[in-house]
Amino acid sequence: MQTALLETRLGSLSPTARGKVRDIYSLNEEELLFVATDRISAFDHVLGSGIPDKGRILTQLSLFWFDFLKDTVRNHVLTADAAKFPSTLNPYLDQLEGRSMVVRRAQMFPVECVVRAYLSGSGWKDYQATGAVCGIALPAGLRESDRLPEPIFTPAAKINTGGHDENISFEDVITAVGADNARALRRLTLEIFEKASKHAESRGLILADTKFEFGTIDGEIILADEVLTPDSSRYWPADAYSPGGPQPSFDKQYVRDYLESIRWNKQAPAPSLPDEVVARTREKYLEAFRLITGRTGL
Ligand SMILES: C[C@H](c1ccccc1)n1cc(-c2ncnc(N)c2C#N)cn1
Repeated sequence: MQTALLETRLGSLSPTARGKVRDIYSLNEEELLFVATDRISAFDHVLGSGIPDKGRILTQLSLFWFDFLKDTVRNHVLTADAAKFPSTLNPYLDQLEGRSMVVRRAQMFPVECVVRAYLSGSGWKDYQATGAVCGIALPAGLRESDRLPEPIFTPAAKINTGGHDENISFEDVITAVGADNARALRRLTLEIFEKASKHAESRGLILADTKFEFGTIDGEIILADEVLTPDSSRYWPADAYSPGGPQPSFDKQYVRDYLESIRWNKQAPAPSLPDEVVARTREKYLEAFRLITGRTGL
């Protein structure tokens, strides 16, 4: 079993921001190092085992989507070619190759730009409670995982405690970033989603929802963070779609099934995963990469 990279050790460089599965390091005034680890989270917990190559696969997926969307929105990537990284990183290239990118430092908007074409997750919970999501009223009688009449912009506020982000209204976005930026973020989010979901559909995948992070560089709105990865999106196999309940996760179903099979108490430390679950999950990430990009190798 290959080894998974759970932490990067970059000498005196310490993360300026840490997510569950990705870390950011400040290189200088203008540049950040964005690293995708092999960590995997499920039920909002980072598990004891990593998935070998997960970070590389998801980084290559983000790079595919940044290129796919380059005529729609600029992005923050400067280079993902480790040979072009600052020489100070030379001692660590073995840890960074393929799973990291040097990005432009942007002024990030404090809004998670979520778009949903299907009713799932927190959107389903909010709909059950109020008949709406982020203040957008939906038709009565919808079932879990039903397709919505049209994709909807359902922003969330970032909760830094690492817990769930909180769904907010479009008016809240206006308050946070101003009306012009709010309208631009909504328009870009829906436009990008339309293109990406059509591509996913052509590859046999339903893109049920996804989350974008935007910022500004020199006053222009750019697409940042990871993009349309299985960590930031719900991808469902189209041929298994069956509304009326939760859909199998394209990438994490083996992990979820295992955690439920051991009746893991989510207050307890996150367990490690059996080699078989790790191997099968790695294969699912590779399958997502192959389906979405049409490429066979990383
Ligand atoms: C939420 C997200 C995050 C990612 C990875 C780990 C923890 C948090 N994040 C993105 C930035 C960020 N800041 C300035 N310029 C940028 N180009 C980016 C990006 N991407 C800061 N945080």
